[in-house]
Amino acid sequence: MTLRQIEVVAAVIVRDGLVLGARRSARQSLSGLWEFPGGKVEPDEVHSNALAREIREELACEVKVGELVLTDAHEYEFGEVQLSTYWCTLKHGEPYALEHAEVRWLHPRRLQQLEWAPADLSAVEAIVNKMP
Ligand SMILES: Nc1nc2c([nH]c(=O)n2[C@H]2C[C@H](O)[C@@H](COP(=O)(O)OP(=O)(O)OP(=O)(O)O)O2)c(=O)[nH]1
Repeated sequence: MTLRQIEVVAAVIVRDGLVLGARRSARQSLSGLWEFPGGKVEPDEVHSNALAREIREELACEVKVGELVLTDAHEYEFGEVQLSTYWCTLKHGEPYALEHAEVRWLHPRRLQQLEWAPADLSAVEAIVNKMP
């Protein structure tokens, strides 16, 4: 059986050398795991618009979407998530966890101490290697 393909975009928001991580809540799948905020791309939606929309919905703030960090795929039992992560900066507002259990500014050196959603591991490694 072919797995359902789920196209997801996520924001690596950087401010003052720190990266914003978000912990999934008990109401969400993969609950308790850390991720980069974002969500599913709607049909005919371009990644940058999908990501700005998701961040508005989840964190009540506005981001500027920059370059792609990377795209990776991971097979969960509910489908294959194709996760594209983008470097982002804040334009307006302060991130507030409307849907997540918690959001936290993290030093890149500390990222790998947390338990990330499996699809995020290659992005986390790339970020650790690219940030001072
Ligand atoms: N937003 C986001 N989702 C991620 C990441 N890594 C990862 O495996 N995912 C998965 C979790 C979800 O299955 C899917 C994103 O969908 P979503 O953010 O709309 O999830 P959701 O909680 O609203 O929906 P659901 O999966 O609980 O039905 O991708 C990540 O870094 N950011």
